[in-house]
Amino acid sequence: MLSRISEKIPPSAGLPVRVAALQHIFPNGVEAIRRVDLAIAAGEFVAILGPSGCGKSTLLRVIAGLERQTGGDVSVGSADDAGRSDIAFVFQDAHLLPWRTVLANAALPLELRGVPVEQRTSAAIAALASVGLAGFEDRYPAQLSGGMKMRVSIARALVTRPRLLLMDEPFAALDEITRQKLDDLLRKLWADTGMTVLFVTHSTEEATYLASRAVVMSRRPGRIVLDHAIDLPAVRSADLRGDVAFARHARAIYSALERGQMTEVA
Ligand SMILES: Nc1ncnc2c1ncn2[C@@H]1O[C@H](COP(=O)(O)OP(=O)(O)OP(=O)(O)O)[C@@H](O)[C@H]1O
Repeated sequence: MLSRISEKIPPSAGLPVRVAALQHIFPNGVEAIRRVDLAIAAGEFVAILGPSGCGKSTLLRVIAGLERQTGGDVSVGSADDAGRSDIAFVFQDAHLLPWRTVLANAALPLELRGVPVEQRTSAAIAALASVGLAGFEDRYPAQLSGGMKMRVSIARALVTRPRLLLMDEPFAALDEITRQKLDDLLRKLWADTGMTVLFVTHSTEEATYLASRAVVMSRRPGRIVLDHAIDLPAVRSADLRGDVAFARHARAIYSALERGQMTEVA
């Protein structure tokens, strides 16, 4: 039965994201974000970088609708689009439920939406196959490596066929080889689905390898100090990391990070 299931999940058109004059001040007075403008086209892969505490997670949370901004506007999709239910979030910690199998973890978002068991099971099997976990459906999280747990977390995000995928330092805790494998997987999933991806990372290399555009924020309150197109070939492989053009993009991002660290709060 498993062999008949496609390793590709069906395409989903990406959602555009528009952020205008965004400001966010927490109730305790911490100003996390100040006047951020960002227009992201449908299907873009955007890396977001910046010093610790500059407001990257807050920006993602506001875009996801998990946090209500104190100023400015945020819109996801056009007026005709379904909107927030098409958004999925992946965090650094895979957050799997230890008492559930891999399959039951991956199917959870559909279960919560009341999707019938047969339908959610086949969707979860396909999502797991798309992240290279066919055959691991009956395992439990404790039986998996860190990289495999992250694959389950990505499958659980993909099972709803999101049109916007928000990722907050998802691979930061993994070893370098696992991380690079997951980078390649993510590029493939992005190419296969057409979804929009916003990916927070501290790694200039990872941002350069993954994204079509890098946005660098200053230290808190976060503002954008660089919005940089990464015009590297669409098909990326490990060799690219040694390329001169790759180093040039990574250097531009690194310089902006340095500038952002030094930026004084006006
Ligand atoms: N609920 C909250 N209440 C008050 N302050 C908060 C809250 N959440 C975050 N902050 C503060 O807002 C600022 C931005 O936090 P945020 O988590 O968005 O930064 P970040 O850029 O994602 O950091 P890191 O790279 O360390 O993950 C930080 O100074 C943080 O301490």
